[in-house]
Amino acid sequence: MTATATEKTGATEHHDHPDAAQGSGTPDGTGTAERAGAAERAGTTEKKGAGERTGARTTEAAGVISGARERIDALDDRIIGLIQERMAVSAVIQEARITSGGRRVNLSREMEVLGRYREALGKPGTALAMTLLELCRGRI
Ligand SMILES: O=C(O)C(=O)C[C@]1(C(=O)O)C=C[C@@H](O)C=C1
Repeated sequence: MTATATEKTGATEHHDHPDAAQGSGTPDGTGTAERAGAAERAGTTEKKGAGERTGARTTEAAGVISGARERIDALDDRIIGLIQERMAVSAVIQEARITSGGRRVNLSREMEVLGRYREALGKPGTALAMTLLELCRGRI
């Protein structure tokens, strides 16, 4: 027998209710989360279907989402690596300044950094830069 899109993804294309479309309802009335919880408690595992993992309602959409998520994971790995590199470079600057008798923090430079992120990314860019500065300050 050929598997249907629904069987392959766990998605149900002809239901409007999101939970039904993601395979959480079964004929015996047991929801996916409920069964997963029971499996967890029993120490057994229950694999989620592609539809449930991605929120997709079709096999095609599930494939697009899975592929794009792999790219996002790869990008996040690179971003995390760059942040760690930034922290190390920032530590070099702070160490040089403190060793020379100066202060760890340089507020005018922080304003420049905030401005660059705001210019590129708008208001959330400022919040992102503040988090980066928090990560980078005081790590020597
Ligand atoms: O550029 C500096 O002077 C730094 O010390 C680096 C840095 C940063 O991580 O961008 C960190 C702390 C300072 O308060 C300002 C900026």
